[in-house]
Amino acid sequence: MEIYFNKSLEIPKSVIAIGTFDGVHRGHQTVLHELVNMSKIENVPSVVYTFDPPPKSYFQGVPVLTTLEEKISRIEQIGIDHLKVANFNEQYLKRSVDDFIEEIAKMNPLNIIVGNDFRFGHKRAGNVSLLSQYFKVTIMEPVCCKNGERISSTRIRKLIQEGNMEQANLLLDWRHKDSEILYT
Ligand SMILES: Cc1cc2nc3c(=O)[nH]c(=O)nc-3n(C[C@H](O)[C@H](O)[C@H](O)COP(=O)(O)O)c2cc1C
Ligand SMILES: Nc1ncnc2c1ncn2[C@@H]1O[C@H](COP(=O)(O)OP(=O)(O)OP(=O)(O)O)[C@@H](O)[C@H]1O
Repeated sequence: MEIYFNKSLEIPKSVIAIGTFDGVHRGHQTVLHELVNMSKIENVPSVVYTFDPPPKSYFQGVPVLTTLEEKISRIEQIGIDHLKVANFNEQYLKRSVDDFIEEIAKMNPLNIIVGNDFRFGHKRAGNVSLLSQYFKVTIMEPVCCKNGERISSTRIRKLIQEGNMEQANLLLDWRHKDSEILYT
């Protein structure tokens, strides 16, 4: 996997997933496997565009689930071709909507996977509807546990805060591939 720290990536075709991916939990893994599938079907490279530190850590100081190193390692194991890591700092967050769209356009994406609440650009000015005016955008179905709750980094952080490491690990840890069956 090629990693680009704060460098823009110019390629003739791609499929891209954009997001924080803190923890690379089961929901994220499903998204990333789908990205690899898309890339094989289209025969174009897969690109993950992520942020370090996670914007929620930058703004609200929430604890990080995985170090950048661990996040990179997990994303690489899924078989992603290119990883862009944007250093989320004061300078980056001031970038405009147009500036971000221009950067993405340099990768010529056939499809972009984002969350339905994805925001981009200074003061969160851009949303999925705006992004869809420029690119084909796909929103994945939520991956949930048996009890119907959507898996999220926020939820895993809460489980850890409550001292529920076992259940947090079930949602995070790759060694528990079928363990959602145990989660009630
Ligand atoms: C170019 C750019 C600028 C951003 N500027 C801001 C900002 O000014 N304020 C803010 O709260 N979030 C900002 N964000 C962060 C987004 O709101 C969001 O947290 C980020 O895109 C991660 O998406 P995710 O929640 O789907 O993982 C920016 C994101 C991008 C890509
Ligand atoms: N449970 C899930 N099912 C399907 N897609 C998911 C799931 N969780 C995250 N994603 C997707 O993964 C990408 C990155 O999401 P993001 O990093 O915001 O995850 P998150 O777990 O929702 O984070 P947070 O709880 O901090 O908001 C987005 O495309 C998002 O829609």
